[in-house]
Amino acid sequence: MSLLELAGVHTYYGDSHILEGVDLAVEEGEVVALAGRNGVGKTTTLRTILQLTPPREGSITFRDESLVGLETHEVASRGLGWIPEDRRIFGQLTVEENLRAAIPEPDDVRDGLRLAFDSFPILEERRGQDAGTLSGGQQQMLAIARGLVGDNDLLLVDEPSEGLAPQIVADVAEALSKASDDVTMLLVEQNLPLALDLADRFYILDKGRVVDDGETGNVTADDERFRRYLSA
Ligand SMILES: Nc1ncnc2c1ncn2[C@@H]1O[C@H](COP(=O)(O)OP(=O)(O)OP(=O)(O)O)[C@@H](O)[C@H]1O
Repeated sequence: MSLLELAGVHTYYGDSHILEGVDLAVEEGEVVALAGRNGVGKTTTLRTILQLTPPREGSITFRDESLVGLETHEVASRGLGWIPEDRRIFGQLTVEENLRAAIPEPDDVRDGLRLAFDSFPILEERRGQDAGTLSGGQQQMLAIARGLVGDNDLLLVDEPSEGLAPQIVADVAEALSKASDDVTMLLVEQNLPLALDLADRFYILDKGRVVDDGETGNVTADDERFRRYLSA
């Protein structure tokens, strides 16, 4: 049994048919990268799993139970966390308040903060600072830390390196790599070397379908398999 399984998933925005039969699976403990050009449906796949944009056809199971038709908060309560592209941290709250708000059980606050601060020492240094005043990279670390302390079994991570300077991307990659010791991840990432470095397996999405997949151990970013679907 896979932790997460999508089979024949079709998703629409109005009349626009975006996912045209997506099949993919994520096993417990893995990092799985979802690659593909702009606009092929990667974010839509994450939104569909979360039931933000429910599928019109197909099945989505998490621990063998269907997610289709649930409210998004019900999906979340089953242990799926989301780190969206725009990060959605609370800019007017402090770093610590952002973390506290992500920890579901009051009894777990102390351990949750410890985990976050051990993983990302910069967040401990900035714990009393308003999150909106952090740098882009620090905000991304806070978003990842929120996912980590949220008692999630699977994190859906959307474009974590987007808009960050190369040095900061390296820090965020390290943060994700650390986080992946504790949680399974489905990772949408345009930076293919980074995605391949972090992930155990990959899927390539093109025009709403999975067109290739494999293990990351025996491929590189300039592989013909990627150039075919990812170059402009
Ligand atoms: N809310 C929406 N309403 C209508 N169409 C949408 C909506 N959101 C996305 N789309 C369209 O759906 C398609 C897939 O978008 P999606 O964001 O899933 O792509 P993506 O692979 O994540 O690419 P990107 O890296 O650009 O985000 C695109 O053609 C996009 O224009």
